[in-house]
Amino acid sequence: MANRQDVRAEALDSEQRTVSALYARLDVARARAEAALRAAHGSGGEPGTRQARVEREVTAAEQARRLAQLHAVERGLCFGRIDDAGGRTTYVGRIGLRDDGNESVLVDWRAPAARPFYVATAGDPGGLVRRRHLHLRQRRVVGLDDEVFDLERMSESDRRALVGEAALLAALRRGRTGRMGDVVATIQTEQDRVIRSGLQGALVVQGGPGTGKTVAALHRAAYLLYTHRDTLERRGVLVIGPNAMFLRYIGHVLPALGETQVVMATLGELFPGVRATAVDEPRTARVKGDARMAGVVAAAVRDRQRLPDGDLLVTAEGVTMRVPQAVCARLRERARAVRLPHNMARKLFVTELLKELARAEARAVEESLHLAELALEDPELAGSLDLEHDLDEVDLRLASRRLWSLEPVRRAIDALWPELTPQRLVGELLSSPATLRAVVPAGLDWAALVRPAGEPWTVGDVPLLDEAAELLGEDDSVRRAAAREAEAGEEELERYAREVLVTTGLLEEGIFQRAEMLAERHAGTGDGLSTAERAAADRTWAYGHVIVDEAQELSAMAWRTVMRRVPARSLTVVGDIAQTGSAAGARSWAQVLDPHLAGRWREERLLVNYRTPVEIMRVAADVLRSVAPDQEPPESVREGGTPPRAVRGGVARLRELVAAELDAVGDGRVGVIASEAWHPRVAALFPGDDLEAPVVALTVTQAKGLEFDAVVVADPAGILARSPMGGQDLYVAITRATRRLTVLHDGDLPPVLSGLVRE
Ligand SMILES: Nc1ncnc2c1ncn2[C@@H]1O[C@H](COP(=O)(O)OP(=O)(O)OP(=O)(O)O)[C@@H](O)[C@H]1O
Repeated sequence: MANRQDVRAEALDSEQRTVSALYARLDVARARAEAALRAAHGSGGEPGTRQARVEREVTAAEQARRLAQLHAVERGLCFGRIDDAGGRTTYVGRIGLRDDGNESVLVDWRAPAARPFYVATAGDPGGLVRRRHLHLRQRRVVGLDDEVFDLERMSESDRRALVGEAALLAALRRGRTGRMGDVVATIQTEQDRVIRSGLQGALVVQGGPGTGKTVAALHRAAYLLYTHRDTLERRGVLVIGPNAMFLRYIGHVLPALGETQVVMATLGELFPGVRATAVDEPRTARVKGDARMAGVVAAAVRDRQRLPDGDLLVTAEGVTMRVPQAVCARLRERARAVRLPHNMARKLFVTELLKELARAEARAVEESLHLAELALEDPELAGSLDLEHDLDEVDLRLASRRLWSLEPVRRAIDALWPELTPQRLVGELLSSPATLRAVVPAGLDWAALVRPAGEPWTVGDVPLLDEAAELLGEDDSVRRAAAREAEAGEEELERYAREVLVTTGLLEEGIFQRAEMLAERHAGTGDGLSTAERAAADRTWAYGHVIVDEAQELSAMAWRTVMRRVPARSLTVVGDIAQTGSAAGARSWAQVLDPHLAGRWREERLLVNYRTPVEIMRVAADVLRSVAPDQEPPESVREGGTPPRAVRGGVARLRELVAAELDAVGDGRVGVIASEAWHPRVAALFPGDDLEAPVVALTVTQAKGLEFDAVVVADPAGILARSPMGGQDLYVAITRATRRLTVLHDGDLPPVLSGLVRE
């Protein structure tokens, strides 16, 4: 009888044969896509018709996309196998592949057929007898893990071939790389529920640190794109993260899952043309994020629709025109009554005011002629002039046009109802204490908003700009004309798309079921932009789905901005109320979501911590109790072994501490998380913001959502003292480590950290 070693080798060999065959299929698919791409490019030099050109462009863009996808799935192409009670075996991988006979040989992890791989448990195996995890290094199978659900129904040879080590723990033991990896091979059942939850409505994923909220949300994006490709390819998916470093950290998860078409942005980038990174002081952030600021921006817009101090007097070309103040007031009311955005209502105001000015001009001319007549005593002219009332519509229009070209007239109109950009409105509002005092309601600290003109935009300004853009409106006539033209070309494009599908084999490979989808994706792409790029550049783009990570940090105003991006209200909201660090952030999900989604959001909780070892989590639990006594800390699956410690000293001790941590983690990463007060000195010791470097120095705000093998928290008292949310910040800082935690303090150790071992 063969010994266990032989059995294991046999099982590995057999899986190796399957995996090699799968990679061979992948190579074939790549070669096909490459050939099609070359063919499309190769014919680019021919003169050809516009139709031929469009066809080539569409083919080339699709094949390039397909090729990028096929290259992105190289690592760990196949990672699972399930055997059911009926004797069927299914291999699960990053994408689906078919053999020459069009039989499925690898099932995409998002397909319904792959579901049992994720949801089978010993208690509820769902028809499976075994689940096997395959570990690959490059294209070689280097390990197998089996979970058996029904030993009785397994064949004798399969029984003997059982091999195992908990796949999840193996995945967790790997050192950090500075980038988030996908966990497609080890998704846990509770996470699977989050990932495969329906597209409709809003799903809140609440969970403590390290419970896999981010990773589940990203897999959900990939799953939704796969399952609802029709809707989501066209409208796009937006992922909002807390800062650029975090987006870099998670940036390669989706491509590795085969998705390259997702827009990633920070809150500071949601307003096209602005890239805000600066953060306001807590006092300012609280006011700016208050929902009442929507009313403040509206009041600021109304404040720019002004009346002259007395009658309006405009002198141009030697004539002084007078429009009574009451008439100006009537015109303003009329323009406001149409309820159009400010810049559109302005058109009406300008037209009406120009007519009034034309009449005023006629009156002024008449008046001067009358004076002249008196001077000349010319009886011929007496009583025969009534220029104002002689003006008909045509005269008025002509006179208006002439007046509009005169600089003093324009200036006078602009002073009453200027054309405004959001940047100008908000910039001028925040640098004008007098206006702020007038438009900010009692109870909101207007003085906290004042700042010098020309300061860079902060993340908290972005929702104000967005609000202003809504109220001001843009002149979109050019865009509408372009859209009409694009529509005319769509039918034509659809016909080519159908031909492209047939000639390139994209239809066969199941990438597109319908030609309209391909056509839609490329409609209006004369500018060479993908859906994702067009969406990112267009403030009014309506996304098909929006994922908000670290969502507890968003203010009420920021939520208004987010909701405008997704009129269908299909959202995944990911966060932890106990980690709220922003003064304007959420205290509960109901508080921030009910105003937009009352009765239309559901909550899933993740309770298992895959990051922080038990020993560290025990200390974190003390901190959590002090800031959120009603919240349960998540349960850790890791056991670190090294007890977290406290070391006394100042910045000067850091070099030595970090060197020791680097030694301890080998190839792993060390994060130094310092208070705002210490951070400049710490960053000078460890410069750069590359998360893939062995050491990186961060503030707590920057460290949100990240993780390191070893973490040194510097100046815990300073972190606690920063703001009312200091306790939450400390909780975030000490839950970033996967293995080791050191706390460096120069004064007394804060009592909440008394669980640390002192050195
Ligand atoms: N099913 C899983 N298999 C393997 N690793 C997992 C799994 N789920 C989570 N992890 C790992 O646990 C770590 C924490 O995950 P993630 O960053 O998504 O947590 P989080 O809930 O967003 O944390 P935080 O709230 O602290 O930002 C990551 O390294 C992730 O890869």
